[in-house]
Amino acid sequence: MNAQKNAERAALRAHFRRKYQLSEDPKDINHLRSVEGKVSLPHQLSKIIYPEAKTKDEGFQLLRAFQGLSLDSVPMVTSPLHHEECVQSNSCHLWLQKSFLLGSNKKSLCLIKAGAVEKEKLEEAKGVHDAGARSRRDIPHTGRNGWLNLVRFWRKDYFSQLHKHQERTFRDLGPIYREHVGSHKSVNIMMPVDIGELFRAEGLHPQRMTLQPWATHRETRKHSKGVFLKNGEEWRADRLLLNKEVMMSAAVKRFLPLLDEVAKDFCQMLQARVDREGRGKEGKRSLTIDPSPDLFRFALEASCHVLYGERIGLFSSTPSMESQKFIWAVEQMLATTPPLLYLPHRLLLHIGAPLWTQHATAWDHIFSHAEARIQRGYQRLSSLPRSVSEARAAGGQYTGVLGQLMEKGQLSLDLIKANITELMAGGVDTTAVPLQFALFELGRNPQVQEEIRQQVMASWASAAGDPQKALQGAPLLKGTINVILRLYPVGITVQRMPVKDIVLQNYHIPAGTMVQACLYPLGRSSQVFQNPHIFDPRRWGSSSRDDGQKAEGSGFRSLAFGFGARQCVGRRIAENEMQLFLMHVSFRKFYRFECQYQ
Ligand code: HEM
Repeated sequence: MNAQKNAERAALRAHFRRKYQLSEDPKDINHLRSVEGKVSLPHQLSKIIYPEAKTKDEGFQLLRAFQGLSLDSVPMVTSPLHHEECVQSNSCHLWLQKSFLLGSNKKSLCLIKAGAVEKEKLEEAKGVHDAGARSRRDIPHTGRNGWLNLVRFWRKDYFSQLHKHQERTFRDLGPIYREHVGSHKSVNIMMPVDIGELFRAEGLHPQRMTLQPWATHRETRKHSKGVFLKNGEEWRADRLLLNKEVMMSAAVKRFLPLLDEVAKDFCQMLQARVDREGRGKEGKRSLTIDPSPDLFRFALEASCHVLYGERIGLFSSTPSMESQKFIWAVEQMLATTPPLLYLPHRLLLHIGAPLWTQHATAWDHIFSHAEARIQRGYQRLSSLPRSVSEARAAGGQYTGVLGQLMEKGQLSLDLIKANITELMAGGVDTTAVPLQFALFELGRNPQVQEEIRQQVMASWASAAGDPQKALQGAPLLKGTINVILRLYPVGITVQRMPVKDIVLQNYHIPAGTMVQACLYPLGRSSQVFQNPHIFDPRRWGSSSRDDGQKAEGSGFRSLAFGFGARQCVGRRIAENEMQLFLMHVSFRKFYRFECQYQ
């Protein structure tokens, strides 16, 4: 019994270690080994790991949470299947759990060595799993001929309205459809329960659609790739190191004060501008502005402060031309990406087509800007006497993500450059645009705006200047960001290639199929959310965390940052940056937003 209890706890710890990408603990592995990898979890515990295991008959799929956990010196994978008897197969063990097939609620964990399951056993068990599923070919589609579809996309300008096109298509064809545009094929889904299924089949090295034009740019210019473009073990190695610098709570503690400083300064800059240019009496001035350029400058200033540990002075009256060019280049690079995804971009490169040239030139700007900053950071850090840099590290003085990566020396300089450049490129419009939507929604929902302001002011007063405490005491800020990203997702799809066959909406999806979870139709679906179009951050508050959720698969509705091990690596930077912005600019001071256009 003791061994079983220890194994239960070890199983839970191992699950969370894997989830948060921490290294395995040999003690837990020993506990699991002592019960030969078989753990029966009480229902309450199993629900923690797999919240969607609702009924006994659906079967508890703890196994899926354990991909990649090694119980031996040999790499192991876990079987997604439930078995009952022990079957000898290539000197490994497979437990078949008849009770599952008979509908018992006993749950079992079964770990097997990688590659050890005989194919036919998998096929046999898959038959149980997939019984009655229809073929992928039967999925409703938008036209079989990819090139004709491409022409239709051009003519109807779907590239700039992809989210609307997806929403319409789901309305017409139902919750799953196939699309073939140019050389690009995908199965598109939008229901949380299906996205959950996809997530559970993403494997240890989740793979999404490779943005080929970006990859080609790196290859032609002989630049290394960062996590965004890498796959497999190479991706995972970089990603684990980056997680420590930008995702872990210790890292958040380090960079939060930097974001706070930038948000405060932005607030002061705006204040000065209202005083200078605003209309009305002293103390009650009002100013009408297009916030977009200011928000882009805020986002770049904040990113650079976190990445390089230094300010780049974008709030001064004469911001550098180089930084303005960088913002322009990111916009240009993003605007030219969608059409290039569907066109034979290598051919366009070959003939020097303007679309490709614009795309590549935009990337070149991004690279040269990042390169200059990295060089400066490198020189600054390497010119410090060793004693000073050690004292800084020991005293917790933060030198930005670049400094941290350099000091640790686990990534080569080349890979540091590649990853920092990606973080730079990914960190500007992704936060600037949702902030603009947030101001827009707050402007046209004055009551909500007032309620948030009251909460922020109360929280600020009791936080004694600690930005982290102030954010914790004002959950409506987080709610605002969540609702904004649900209604206006930055990336409109999250894609994965499942590593094993799955069944979605009763269609059989073979491993390796490109499946896209479409976030815009998901976030606005009345099947998933009650009153989805209403901007109400209170629904994310502590009293009701459900945001009007209706559909099954509740964990897979809030997906603006993706999911699992491959979710957005800049997530913690983005969330904190946006919340601090709203806290300082909109609420701590006395700004009230009104919307000039509806
Ligand atoms: C509101 C802001 C943001 C949103 C909504 C967002 C969204 C996303 C999404 C959906 C993905 C794909 C995740 C997946 O496949 O599961 C992603 C990946 C990524 N994002 Fe973000 N992002 C944001 C901000 C940022 C920021 C500020 C940075 C950099 C500081 C950043 C850097 C990256 C990188 C490098 C990846 C690739 C990660 C990997 O493949 O391992 N993002 N982001």
